[in-house]
Amino acid sequence: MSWALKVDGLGRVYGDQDPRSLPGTGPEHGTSVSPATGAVVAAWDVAFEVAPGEALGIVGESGSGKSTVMRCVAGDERPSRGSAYLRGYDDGRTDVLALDDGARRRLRVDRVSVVYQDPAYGLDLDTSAGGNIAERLTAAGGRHFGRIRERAAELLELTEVPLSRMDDPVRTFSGGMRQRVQIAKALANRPPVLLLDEPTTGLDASVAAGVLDLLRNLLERLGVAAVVVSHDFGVIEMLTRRVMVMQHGRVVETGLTDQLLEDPQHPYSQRLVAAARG
Ligand SMILES: Nc1ncnc2c1ncn2[C@@H]1O[C@H](COP(=O)(O)OP(=O)(O)OP(=O)(O)O)[C@@H](O)[C@H]1O
Repeated sequence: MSWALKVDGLGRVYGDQDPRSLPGTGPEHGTSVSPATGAVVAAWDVAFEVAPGEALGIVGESGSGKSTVMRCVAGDERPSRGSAYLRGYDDGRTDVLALDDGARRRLRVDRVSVVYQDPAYGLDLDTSAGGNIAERLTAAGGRHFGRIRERAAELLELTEVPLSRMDDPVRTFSGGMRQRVQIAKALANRPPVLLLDEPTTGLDASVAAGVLDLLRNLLERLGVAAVVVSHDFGVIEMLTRRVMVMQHGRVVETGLTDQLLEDPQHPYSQRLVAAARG
């Protein structure tokens, strides 16, 4: 099946953009910091495609560059180089990373949604659960109060948030429940692409397991193309079919998640898998 999201040659360097910043960085050098300029090569030469209904994992330890890739694709920051295409935008002909800020923000209304580790990034905590979802629906042109309310209720039901809490400020919700509301809001306008950045990190184990279960069901049912960033192979195993392993800003291995967990080739992947298996 054809891709919903395609990323090519993505790179992000913090600091001096001079080409001299690249040599001496990457896994074989054990660092992403340039010895010549001190710049951080947070991500380099990252490429992938995700099909509708498919989930791709990006796994790596803290500082490996996975969140940088996510932030660049989401439009939270500008890459140093590379391009990204959405099938749902201009039929995949326009590099969305090159769009101006306003156009990029509009993509976030109904083409690409993000679920952040911290619900405070995706939600207004002082607004009710229903109000948060309504805000996203209104941004996409929703005007009819009754229909907005109905859709918000449907989304809360989908994410297993009690409807009795619909009008309560999100601040009064538990961590797991906040995350469910964030997921509901992200799905509000049926975006074809969903980016999940450490969606269960920071939650208690049993709560995290519930949110993971929910996400797995939703990804299976909704046909969305998902990218899941996590340091935890357990999360990647649960949610994704394919995975990319990142270390010091570079992709060191890609493959089917099951196979990579079974038989990791790169020493770094072997280490991550061993850690996940405890
Ligand atoms: N705004 C910034 N300015 C300078 N360096 C940065 C900035 N953001 C990230 N970095 C550096 O880029 C590298 C990759 O960071 P990134 O956040 O992508 O890693 P990560 O794998 O997602 O880790 P984490 O899970 O801790 O976020 C790190 O060395 C980080 O210190």
